[in-house]
Amino acid sequence: VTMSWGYAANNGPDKWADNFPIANGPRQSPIDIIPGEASFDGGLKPLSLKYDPSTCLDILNNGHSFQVTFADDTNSSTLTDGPISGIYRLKQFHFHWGASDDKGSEHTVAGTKYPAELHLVHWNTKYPSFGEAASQPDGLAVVGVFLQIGDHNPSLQKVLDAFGAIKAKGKQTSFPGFDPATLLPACLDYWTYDGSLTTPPLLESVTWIVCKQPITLTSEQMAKFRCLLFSAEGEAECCMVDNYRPPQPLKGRSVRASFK
Ligand SMILES: Cc1cc(C)cc(S(N)(=O)=O)c1
Ligand SMILES: [Zn+2]
Repeated sequence: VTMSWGYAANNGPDKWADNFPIANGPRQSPIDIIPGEASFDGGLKPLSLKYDPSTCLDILNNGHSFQVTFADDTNSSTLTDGPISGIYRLKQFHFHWGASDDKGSEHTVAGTKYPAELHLVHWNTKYPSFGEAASQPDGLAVVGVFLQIGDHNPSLQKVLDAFGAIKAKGKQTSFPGFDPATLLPACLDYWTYDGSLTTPPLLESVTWIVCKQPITLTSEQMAKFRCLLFSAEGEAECCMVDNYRPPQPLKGRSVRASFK
């Protein structure tokens, strides 16, 4: 019985290179972002994120995280400008989080870990599909947003309220009409660098766009993430926590800032 990758000691990030040698590649993600070492680039445009809630389809527990999936057959929900050229379509968003509020994000900021990190995944429409784009160096653009403990987040609560239907791996339920723009911070200042998917297959196809400003949620809301399961129905229950990859070597890459 072949073991699939995960986040446990026997199949976690330190073991991924066994089956995915690109794990030790030149442009792996996430990274530790050191603001003092990022270079301001006045040529970077503001992000343009235009999302149509009617493209929101369903919410799924995929055994590694949960994701909200969007119809991506038209340019209804797109990312343009920022550090990218052309039009990228929103495919899905998902999160990474910890077993406690002191860890959980993938990117870190001068070593600071946030309790969770949101990833909004977009693919370059110069390619025919997400799958094609995912293998191209300019194929994907992922917007990362940090979560920090603070005020209640009514928009995120709509997502949390769907968890009862997707507790176990493989569970899916319809999730219509959700507007992902309501999960974005007020300020869209960002850092950007060339990186990879943060889970296998770790493809080096991602332009990372990490927002400086976190969004907030309460500790009780954060606790709800930890009720999801890595395990499928009928298997021994395994709480879905610590589904984050630690920062990877920068290997000479530069990190640019859209702000001073
Ligand atoms: C495997 C994988 C797929 C997708 C769409 C996105 C990621 S991530 N965590 O880099 O945003 C990973
Ligand atoms: Zn992710």
